[in-house]
Amino acid sequence: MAILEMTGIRKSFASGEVLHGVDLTVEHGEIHALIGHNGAGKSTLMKILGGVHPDHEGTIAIDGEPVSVRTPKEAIEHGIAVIYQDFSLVPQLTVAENIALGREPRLGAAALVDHRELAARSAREAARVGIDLPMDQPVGRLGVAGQQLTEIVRALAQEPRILVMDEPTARLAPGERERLFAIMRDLAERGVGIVYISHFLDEITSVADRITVLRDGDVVARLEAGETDADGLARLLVGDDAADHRRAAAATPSAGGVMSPAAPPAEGATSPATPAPDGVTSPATPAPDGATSPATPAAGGVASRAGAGTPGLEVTDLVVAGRPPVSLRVAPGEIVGIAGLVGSGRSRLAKAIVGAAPSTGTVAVAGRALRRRTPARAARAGVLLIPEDRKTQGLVMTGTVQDNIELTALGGALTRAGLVRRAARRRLVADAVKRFQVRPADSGRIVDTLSGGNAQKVLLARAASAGPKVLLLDQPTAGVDVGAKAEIARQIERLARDGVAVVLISDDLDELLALTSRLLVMHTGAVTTTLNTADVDRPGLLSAISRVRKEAA
Ligand SMILES: Nc1ncnc2c1ncn2[C@@H]1O[C@H](COP(=O)(O)OP(=O)(O)OP(=O)(O)O)[C@@H](O)[C@H]1O
Repeated sequence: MAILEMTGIRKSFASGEVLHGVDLTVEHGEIHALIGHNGAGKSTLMKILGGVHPDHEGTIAIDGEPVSVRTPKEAIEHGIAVIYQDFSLVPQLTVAENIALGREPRLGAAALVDHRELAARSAREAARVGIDLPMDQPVGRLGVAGQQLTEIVRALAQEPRILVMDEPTARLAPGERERLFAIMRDLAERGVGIVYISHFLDEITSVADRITVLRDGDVVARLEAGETDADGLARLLVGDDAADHRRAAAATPSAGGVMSPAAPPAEGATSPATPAPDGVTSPATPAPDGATSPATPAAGGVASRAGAGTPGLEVTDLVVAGRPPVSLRVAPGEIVGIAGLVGSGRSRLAKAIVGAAPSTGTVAVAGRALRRRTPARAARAGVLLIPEDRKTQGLVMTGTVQDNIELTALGGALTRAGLVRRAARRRLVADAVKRFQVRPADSGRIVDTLSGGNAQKVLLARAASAGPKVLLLDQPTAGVDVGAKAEIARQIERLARDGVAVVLISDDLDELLALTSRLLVMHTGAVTTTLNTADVDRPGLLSAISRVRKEAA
C-alpha cells in the first residue's frame, strides 16, 4: 500500500486554476521526483501536502487512510515534513534553536522546555546525519547554503514518514549534494517516502526511483527513472525545444570560445593540456597556489588578451574579513568564473566589490576608481550584483514585475528632461519579460506570487535591462528550469558580447566550464587557484575545488 496518495488535487489563486486535478502516489521507501518547468505547480502541490493551502479540492491518503491536512500542524502530526524552497527560519535564533523549533510541539508535555537540552539535541541530530553546522550562530548570519542545511536538519529531526524536499540542492555545492543524496537513500531504506523536486535532471535520473512530470498544472508523464535520461526528461518538461537547447549547451566547447568577440578562444584551446599530478590541467597557467597570490589574468590565450586594454573591472588588494588580499581584472566582454565550496567566501567577495560587505582595497570600473563604495554608488557606476538570496536582497516582493525591472532599468527610457517615456518603459519591460521567459508573461504580476524560478528571471531581466558595465552574478540559475537556464546562459553571453565584464559565481561546474574564459577557485576567503578554462575539464575543476579542501584538512 502506498504511503501517500494525493488524488484529484485542484487549486486556484485569484489569477486562475494552477493545478487541474493532479494525482501523485508515493510508495514506502521510494524517492519520487516531481519535476516540471518554472511555474508548473510543483511547490503549490507540496504546499497543499504541508497544510499551507487548505482551500484545495481533492483528497490526501496516508497508508490508504484519508487524512485532513488543512494546517501545517496537522501535516506534522501525520508525519509529513516539508522543506520549502523559500526558508522558514527565524534569523535571530541560533542554528540549534531553529532546528529545535520543529520539535517543540512534541515536547509540549514537559512543563518547561530546556533550551540547553534542545540545543544539545539539535547538535546530536546534525551529527547523526553528518551535517556540520555552527550551532551557536544566529541563522541570519549564515549563507544561503548554511540556511538550507539548517532547514534539512530541522526537517529530519521531526523523523518524518513522508519527507518533501523542494529544490534542496539548488543552493548546495557538489559535495553537500552528495551528502544529501546519501541521507535520502538512507531514509528511503528505512521506509520513508520522499518527494524530491529539482531542476537538475541528471541528478533526478541517478537519485530517483520514479518520476512524475507536471506541465502547467497537469501530470503529463509518470515513469520509472531508468526509462529515460536527462534529455528525455527535458523533452517531457517543456517540449523538444528545451532538450535542443540543452544539447546545444552540452556541445559547446568549454574553450572560452563561446563567450565574446572581445575574448576569442584561447590559442592553446585545442592543444592537449598536460594534466598536473592532481588532475588539474594548467600548462599555460601555472596556478598560483599561495593563498595570497593575486588572481590577475594568467599568461597566454584569453587571459593575456583580456589583460591588454582597460579592464572593465579591476579589483586590487581587496581584503575581506581579514583574509589574504584578492586582486582581479576582468576585461569588457570577458566572463570570469568563481568556483569553490560553500563558505569559501565567493558571495562575500562579490558583496565587498559593490560595498555591500566591508573591505579595504580598491575597485575600479573602466579605469575609474569607485570611491566610498556602497551598492547604490556602485550601481550608478555601472556595477550590478545579482545576489544569491533573491527574496531578502534582490527583489521587492510586494512590487510588480514591472516595478522591479524598472528599479534599475530606467536609464534607457528617460526623455532628455529626465522624464520617463511611458511607451519606452513598457517596451523595455515587455522585452525583458519575453527574453527571460518570465511566466506568466504579465508585467503587472506581483513578484511574490511568481514561482521561485520566475522570480529569479525577473532579477536577471532587471540587471540586464540596466545597461551595466560590470555584472556580478551569484548563482544566477539556481532554481531555474532547463529551458530558461539555457536562455539565461545565452543572455549572459550576449551581455558579454555587448562589452559587459561579467563575474559568474556558480556551483554548476558545467555552467562555469561552458561560459567562462578564466576560473578562480576560492577557499576560506582566499583565491587559491587560477585556471584558464580552456585547460581544465570537469574532473579537473572538481579536483581543484576539492584539493583545497584536502589541503585545509
Ligand atoms: N500565492 C500565489 N498567488 C497567486 N499565484 C500563485 C501563488 N503561488 C503560486 N502561484 C502561481 O501558481 C503557479 C504555480 O506556481 P508554483 O510555485 O507551484 O510553481 P513551481 O512548479 O514550483 O515553479 P518553480 O520551479 O519556479 O519553483 C504559478 O503560475 C504561480 O505564479
